[in-house]
Amino acid sequence: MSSAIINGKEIGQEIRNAVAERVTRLKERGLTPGLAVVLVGDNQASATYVRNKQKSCEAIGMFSELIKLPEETTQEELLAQIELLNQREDIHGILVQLPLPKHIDEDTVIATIAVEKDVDGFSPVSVGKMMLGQETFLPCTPFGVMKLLEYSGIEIAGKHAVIVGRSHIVGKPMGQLLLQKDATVTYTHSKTPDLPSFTRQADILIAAVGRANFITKEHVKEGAVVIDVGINRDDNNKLCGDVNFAEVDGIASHITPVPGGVGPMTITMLLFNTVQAAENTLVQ
Ligand SMILES: Nc1nc(=O)c2c([nH]1)NC[C@@H]1CN(c3ccc(C(=O)N[C@@H](CCC(=O)O)C(=O)O)cc3)C=[N+]21
Repeated sequence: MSSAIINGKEIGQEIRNAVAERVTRLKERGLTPGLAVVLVGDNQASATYVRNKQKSCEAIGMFSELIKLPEETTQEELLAQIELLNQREDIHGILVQLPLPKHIDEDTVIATIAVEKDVDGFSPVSVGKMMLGQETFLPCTPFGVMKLLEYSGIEIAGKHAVIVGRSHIVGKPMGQLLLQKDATVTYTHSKTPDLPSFTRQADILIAAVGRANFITKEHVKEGAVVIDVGINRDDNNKLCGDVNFAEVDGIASHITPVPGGVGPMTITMLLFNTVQAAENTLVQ
């Protein structure tokens, strides 16, 4: 009996349709939501993701502008660009594509984005508010995972959620969002001894490690929900997740595929946050 597939493309499209409705309403009131994407340098993967984000914006009637800067852009030049975007009335969301070149400090850059335009939800104020359960932009990937669980009718309250990986933008906020839905949360990472003894306790297992096929059958309890956040390339340069899908299929009750799982949800929730940022400018 194979695992039920949690289809991020389908669920993502359903949410994008609802966001498109909100864009139409705003345009009737003379407001077109605008997203600025800042890309520094010529990292190929980033260029693909950025193109994807722009296409998705335009597909639902939003305005998106790409600010492409050369690799050797100084930190001061980038900060000045962000300050300009902070002031622009036609820009409601600002995303600075990560990673940035090594000579630029990411924390300083992220903290410079106006909190009301921080649609990535990465800035200290957004993260602080998220920790306190206050109204803020939630980071798109963990937010997208929560929507996948919600739309799939997966019970969270009282369940044991185990997160593998503790990055600022996925692992750490992921645990907070699950905690806020009354899960019991265990964080695991590269220093966790005997990892399978923890992951096998998971009713909901979140793989956010960044290593291809890292999660195998001995990591997964029969009937667990497995969410694969990984975006890796295997030996034939094919996109794959952190989970060895073939091994886990049939053990997990539900599983998200890569591609077609969490990835499309990341973009979907970016659109969701951007339309929210535009609506917020109307409520005064
Ligand atoms: N400031 C910032 N915000 C981000 O949200 C951000 C970032 N920087 N840097 C890079 C990561 C990566 N990321 C992805 C978004 C969509 C897919 C996605 O749509 N993946 C498709 C496949 C796409 C393909 O075919 O390559 C899928 O999984 O089905 C993947 C990865 C956002 N990121």
